[in-house]
Amino acid sequence: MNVCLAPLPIVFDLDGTLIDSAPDIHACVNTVLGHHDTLPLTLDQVRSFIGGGVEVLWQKIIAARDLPDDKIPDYISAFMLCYQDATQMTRLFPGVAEALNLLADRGYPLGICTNKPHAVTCGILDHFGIANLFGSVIGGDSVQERKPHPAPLRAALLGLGADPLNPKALYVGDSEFDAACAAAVPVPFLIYSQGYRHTPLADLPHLASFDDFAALPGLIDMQPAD
Ligand SMILES: O=C(O)COP(=O)(O)O
Ligand SMILES: [Mg+2]
Repeated sequence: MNVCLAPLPIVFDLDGTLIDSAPDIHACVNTVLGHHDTLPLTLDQVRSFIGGGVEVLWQKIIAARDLPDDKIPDYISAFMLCYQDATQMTRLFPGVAEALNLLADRGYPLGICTNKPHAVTCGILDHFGIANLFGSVIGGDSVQERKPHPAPLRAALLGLGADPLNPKALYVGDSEFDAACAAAVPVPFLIYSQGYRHTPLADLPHLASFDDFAALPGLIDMQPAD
């Protein structure tokens, strides 16, 4: 008798995992700060503020620059105007397109769970010609909560046909937000070590880490199927 094992759904984070978006985010942050006569931030500073979504990004910016927090909605609107199609400096990390295509060819259902707003996320996936690989795309404004809350990852898993309360799946991300979100669902977490995390790898719960997307399909194939 043949037992058919379905490949596990795999959900990916976006910023710091599939794409290096920090240069475009940095440029738009400094455009907005310049309009408010505020000194620019460095690329390293802005990179270290990415992962929690746009509101968290601007909370960290106003804390770093001692700006009035009642202006956050204005800063965010100006930022989103600049960032809505800002892909000029954004790149896929090396090997991402090849790894995603390989996994899709092997039948893995693929999804995205990012704290980046949904419309911008879809624009970026289109820009890189990878939107068609994902059966489910959840952004920071798709459900009420954001990572590290488990709800957005559960929504992404539901979109791939997994049971959101008892999922047999994997989450692939780069940050503290992703590790905590995966643990809250819970699903095993694979961490890309070249992203925007600040915490040492050993201090974040994860099943395995990888520093090169060429290694990811092999790592995933090692996991027991559903
Ligand atoms: O902070 C953001 O805008 C989104 O970051 P994420 O794709 O790593 O969730
Ligand atoms: Mg990330």
